[in-house]
Amino acid sequence: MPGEEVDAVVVGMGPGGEDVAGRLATAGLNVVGVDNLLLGGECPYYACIPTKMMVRGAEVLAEARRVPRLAGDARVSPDWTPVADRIRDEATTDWDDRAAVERFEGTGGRFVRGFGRVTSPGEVTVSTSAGEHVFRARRALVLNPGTEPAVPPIEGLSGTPFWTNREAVRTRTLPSSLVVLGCGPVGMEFAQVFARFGVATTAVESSPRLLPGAEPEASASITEVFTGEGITVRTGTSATRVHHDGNRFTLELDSGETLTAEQLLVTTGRHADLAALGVGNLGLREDAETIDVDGRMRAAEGTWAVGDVTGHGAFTHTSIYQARIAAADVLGSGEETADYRAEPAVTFTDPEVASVGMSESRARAQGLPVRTAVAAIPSSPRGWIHKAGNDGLIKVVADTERDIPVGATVVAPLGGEVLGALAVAVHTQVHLAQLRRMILAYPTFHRTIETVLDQLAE
Ligand SMILES: Cc1cc2nc3c(=O)[nH]c(=O)nc-3n(C[C@H](O)[C@H](O)[C@H](O)COP(=O)(O)OP(=O)(O)OC[C@H]3O[C@@H](n4cnc5c(N)ncnc54)[C@H](O)[C@@H]3O)c2cc1C
Ligand SMILES: NC(=O)c1ccc[n+]([C@@H]2O[C@H](COP(=O)([O-])OP(=O)(O)OC[C@H]3O[C@@H](n4cnc5c(N)ncnc54)[C@H](O)[C@@H]3O)[C@@H](O)[C@H]2O)c1
Repeated sequence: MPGEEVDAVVVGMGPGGEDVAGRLATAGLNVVGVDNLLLGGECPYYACIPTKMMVRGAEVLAEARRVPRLAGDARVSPDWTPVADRIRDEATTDWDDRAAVERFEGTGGRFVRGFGRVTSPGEVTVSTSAGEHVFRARRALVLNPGTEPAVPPIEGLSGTPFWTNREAVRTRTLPSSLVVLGCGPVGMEFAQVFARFGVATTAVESSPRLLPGAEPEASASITEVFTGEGITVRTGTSATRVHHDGNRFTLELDSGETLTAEQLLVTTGRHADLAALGVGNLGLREDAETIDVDGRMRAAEGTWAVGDVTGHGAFTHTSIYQARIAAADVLGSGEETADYRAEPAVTFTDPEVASVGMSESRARAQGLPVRTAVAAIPSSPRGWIHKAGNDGLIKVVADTERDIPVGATVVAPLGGEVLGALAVAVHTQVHLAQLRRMILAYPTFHRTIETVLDQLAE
């Protein structure tokens, strides 16, 4: 098929793809950005931004409910409409990406809406509503396909009107009851939001604890908050069968319990379809879950990959970080290679569960000489003053030989902000002795870091 030669083709315009494409176009390259859905990807339309608007709504409800313990009386009547309106009008412009397309075109790039398939090295065949179009990339093919919700093979599930994150973000009405299946970051954020808006919520997680990727202390702390807020928690179990009778879902759990709810939200992880993307035509494995990249995001000759598909943590900040490195490599203008030692992660529950660097178990598995310390937020001066909603802790994982922090977890109000100080410390490998000499403002949440550092020195 005759094709069109361009400098670069970016397949998938999630946060990373959009960033690379914009950088290359700004540098004067002839760039085609391809996305079958919306320019911007999952984050602005179905993930980070709309879910954080939900979280914000839920958070003000929770604060208002704390008024009787601290400041008088308040009656709280949750209403989903302002949240749904904000998501439709402010976050997603009714799931319309015109502004993003104009922004990209403003850099000199060209956007093609369609599904891109790699048909040979450097060549992408795009299926659009107007037919197929072939592009050949002279300098760079960049892959940023992101991920789709993964749906587990549970008997009866497929064909039922269950939600994934996409339906949950688009909903304008709330069910009276909800089962959240899968309690990683996505499930946790949704479960607490919907529960705080009055939905009778059950959180089901197959691992022995909620948020299994977090430190065990963090899981324990957030589980206590969830149960305290009336969320029913079931861990170490999953559904063996799902049934929908036209009105309600019934889930049979392998523990023998049966759950019923008006809605089911499946948040059991994500999946990338590399066969559909055609990466076999680059000599890459199509049955893999991720595309292996080197420190400059090179995946194959003339091909770079960025974002969730690289398997280096599924976060918008990582996708954009990788995009900067990939673009510099394509342009031959950068020496930077990716360094994930201080990659941060924040799950926006209340309290937020934030982490950076290595968990204790990972540091031990790597054979590091490890020492850890944990301090509780409620017994810190700020936590004690804060009172209602003061749950949480700070944990630091130290490499005793190098005397540096290699990982940290913060569970606290605005824990993601508190994490900042520890993220800098892990990133710069500052000595613990040096950190102990810092003056930390009194009475802040981050001052609890001092208590942890003192314990590490004992
Ligand atoms: C509910 C939820 C909440 C989240 N909250 C946060 C958060 O608070 N903070 C955070 O950092 N991360 C969060 N994440 C993760 C975040 O959304 C992703 O890490 C982020 O979107 C980066 O993904 P990406 O760049 O790999 O591409 P994506 O955003 O996944 O976009 C990829 C794009 O490529 C398109 N595409 C795929 N294949 C093709 C093809 N063959 N041809 C054409 N187009 C294609 C897709 O349609 C999509 O538009 C959240 C995720 C979810 C699900
Ligand atoms: N705030 C953020 O930065 C943020 C928010 C959401 C998601 N993300 C990222 O997006 C990615 C996807 O998150 P996610 O939560 O969808 O996936 P995940 O893989 O992190 O969590 C899925 C959870 O579902 C459980 N599970 C799997 N199958 C199950 C089953 N059949 N029954 C019950 N439980 C089951 C798993 O044990 C796991 O805990 C993650 O890498 C996450 O870090 C980031």
